[in-house]
Amino acid sequence: MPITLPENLPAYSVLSREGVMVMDDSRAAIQDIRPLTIGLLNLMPKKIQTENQFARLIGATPLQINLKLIRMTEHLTKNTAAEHMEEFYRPFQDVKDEKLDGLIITGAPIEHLPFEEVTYWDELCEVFEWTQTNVHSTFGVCWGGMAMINYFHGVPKHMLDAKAFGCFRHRNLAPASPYLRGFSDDVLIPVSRWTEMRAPEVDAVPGLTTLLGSNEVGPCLVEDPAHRALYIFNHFEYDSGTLKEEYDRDAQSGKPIKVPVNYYPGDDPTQQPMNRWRSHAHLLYGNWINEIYQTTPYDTAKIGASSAG
Ligand SMILES: CC(=O)SCCNC(=O)CCNC(=O)[C@H](O)C(C)(C)COP(=O)(O)OP(=O)(O)OC[C@H]1O[C@@H](n2cnc3c(N)ncnc32)[C@H](O)[C@@H]1OP(=O)(O)O
Ligand SMILES: N[C@@H](CCO)C(=O)O
Repeated sequence: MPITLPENLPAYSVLSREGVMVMDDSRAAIQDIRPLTIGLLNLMPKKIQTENQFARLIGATPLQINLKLIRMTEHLTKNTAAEHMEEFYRPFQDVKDEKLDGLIITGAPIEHLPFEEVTYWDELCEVFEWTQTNVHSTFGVCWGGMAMINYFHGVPKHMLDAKAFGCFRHRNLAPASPYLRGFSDDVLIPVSRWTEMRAPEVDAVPGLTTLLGSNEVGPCLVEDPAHRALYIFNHFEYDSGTLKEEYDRDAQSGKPIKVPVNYYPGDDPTQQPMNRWRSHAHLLYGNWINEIYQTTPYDTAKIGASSAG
C-alpha cells in the first residue's frame, strides 16, 4: 500500500527514487477501492498444489482478491481429478468475455516439446492475444512465461544438457523497479527446468527489461511493459518440499538426476531442505498485486489495451 506524503517533504522524492510507492494528498483523495480479480490459468499437472502455492502468495496482501481458476477448454487433465476440475475451474472459452485485473499463466512439464506440438497451443495463443484487451497485468511463470515471450517476441527456448535444478543466486538488476521493492541485492530462487532462455536473445528485444538474472541459469524475471506482462522462468511459488518431491520422483524412476544444488544442508538429500526464498516470493507477488491495485482502472470495463502504462 502506498504512503501519502506532502509532495514537498524531502522523503517524497527520496522514497520515490528508491521505488517506494508514494502519493500526494490530491491523488490519495481520489483513490477508489474494489476487490481485485486475479485469474490462474493452471497448466500444471498437480493443480491443487499449484492453486495452494499461488493463492498463498497473492492472498497475503491487505487487498481483497477474487481468484478465478481457469483451464484450457479442450484439455482433459490426467493428474487432477475430473470432479475437482468440474467444481472449481471454468474453461477459457467461458471466461473470455470477462475482464481480469491480473492473470497468472503457470508452468507445465512440456518444455521438451516445440510449442506447436502442445495440444492446446492454438488456444493458448488466443489467450495471449486476449490478455491485451481483457487483462490488466499478466504473469507468465516458467513454461508459461517462455511460451508468452516466445509468442510476442519470438525469443526461443533452448534445451539444456543437464537440468537446471536447485536454488540459484540471482542478482537484483533493477532495484528501483516497483516489482522489486524491498528486495535484497541478491536473491535465492528455486529453479527446475530442462530449458533456458538466453540473456543476449532477451536483451536484443527492444522494450524488454531483465529485472532478476543469474550468471548460472540466465534471465529469471523479465518485464514487458508493452504487453503489460512479467515473465518469470523460475519457481518462487514452490513449497519447501517441491524440489525434493521432483528429485525423489526422478531418482526413484531411475532417471539420471543430480541432487538439486544449494537446497539440502550440505547438498545431502537425506537432510531436511531449507526454504530460503519464501520472503522474496511474498515480496514479489505482493509487489505485483500492489502495482496492479495502483494502476488497474477502477471501472473494470476499461481494463485492456487502453489502460497500458
Ligand atoms: C518448465 C516448467 O514449467 S516446470 C513446471 C512443471 N513441473 C511439474 O509439473 C512438477 C510436477 N509434475 C510431475 O511430477 C509430473 O509431471 C507428473 C508426475 C504429475 C506426471 O508426469 P508424467 O507421467 O511423466 O507426464 P504426463 O503424461 O502426466 O504429462 C504431464 C502433463 O503434460 C501434459 N502433456 C503431455 N504432452 C502434452 C502435449 N503434447 N500437449 C499438451 N499437454 C501435454 C499432460 O496432459 C500432463 O498434464 P495434465 O496433468 O494437465 O494432463
Ligand atoms: N519442474 C519440472 C521440470 C519438467 O518440465 C519437473 O521436474 O517436474
